[in-house]
Amino acid sequence: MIDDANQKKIEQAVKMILEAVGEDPNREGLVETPARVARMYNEVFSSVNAPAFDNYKLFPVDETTEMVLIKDISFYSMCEHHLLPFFGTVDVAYIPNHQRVMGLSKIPRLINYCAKRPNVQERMTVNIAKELTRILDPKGIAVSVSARHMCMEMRGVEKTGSQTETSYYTGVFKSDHDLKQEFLQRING
Ligand SMILES: Nc1nc2c(ncn2[C@@H]2O[C@H](COP(=O)(O)OP(=O)(O)OP(=O)(O)O)[C@@H](O)[C@H]2O)c(=O)[nH]1
Ligand SMILES: [Zn+2]
Repeated sequence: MIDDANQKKIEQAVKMILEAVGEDPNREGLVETPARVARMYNEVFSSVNAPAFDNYKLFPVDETTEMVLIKDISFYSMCEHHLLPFFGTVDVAYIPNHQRVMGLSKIPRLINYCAKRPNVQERMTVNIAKELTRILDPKGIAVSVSARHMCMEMRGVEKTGSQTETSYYTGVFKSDHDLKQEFLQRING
């Protein structure tokens, strides 16, 4: 949550950027832009300095419960090098422990939490696994992220449609090759 004083700071900064690129921040179409951008940053950076993610519920399950896999969870984040969006999908799997699982909708919520800050894709990928470890202490986690980076598409190297893939494995997904293969087959097939 960005407080009022810092919202004002963003507004001033955006006004200065507009002036510096040669625009007139007072022309009709731009007058409200600094305040709008400040509100937008409040949304897209809402996890900066936020308290630890706690919006979840855990439910009991049988000891025999195997892989829980959620595929194609969309996310939007901001690359910390250019402050341009990168976005795509996350596939997450875990092997429950302590006979408990997490409410399903809370996993996309956790991913939103990890996404809404200046990021690099690799760190976001690891953070998703770290948060799940803290909450569930599962026997293993697999996270796979596929994303398009606007800083590589609309500027710079200009490679439209290129996908960046990152992954991170813990516990049994690291030690059990067959389990990792099953995860990869299920997300790719
Ligand atoms: N590893 C990683 N790199 C990223 C990510 N997002 C952006 N980058 C890269 O960060 C790098 C920043 O490099 P610089 O040379 O400082 O910036 P630049 O001059 O704008 O580089 P170009 O994008 O090549 O024009 C670029 O190579 C980007 O592609 C990310 O999530 N992970
Ligand atoms: Zn970038």
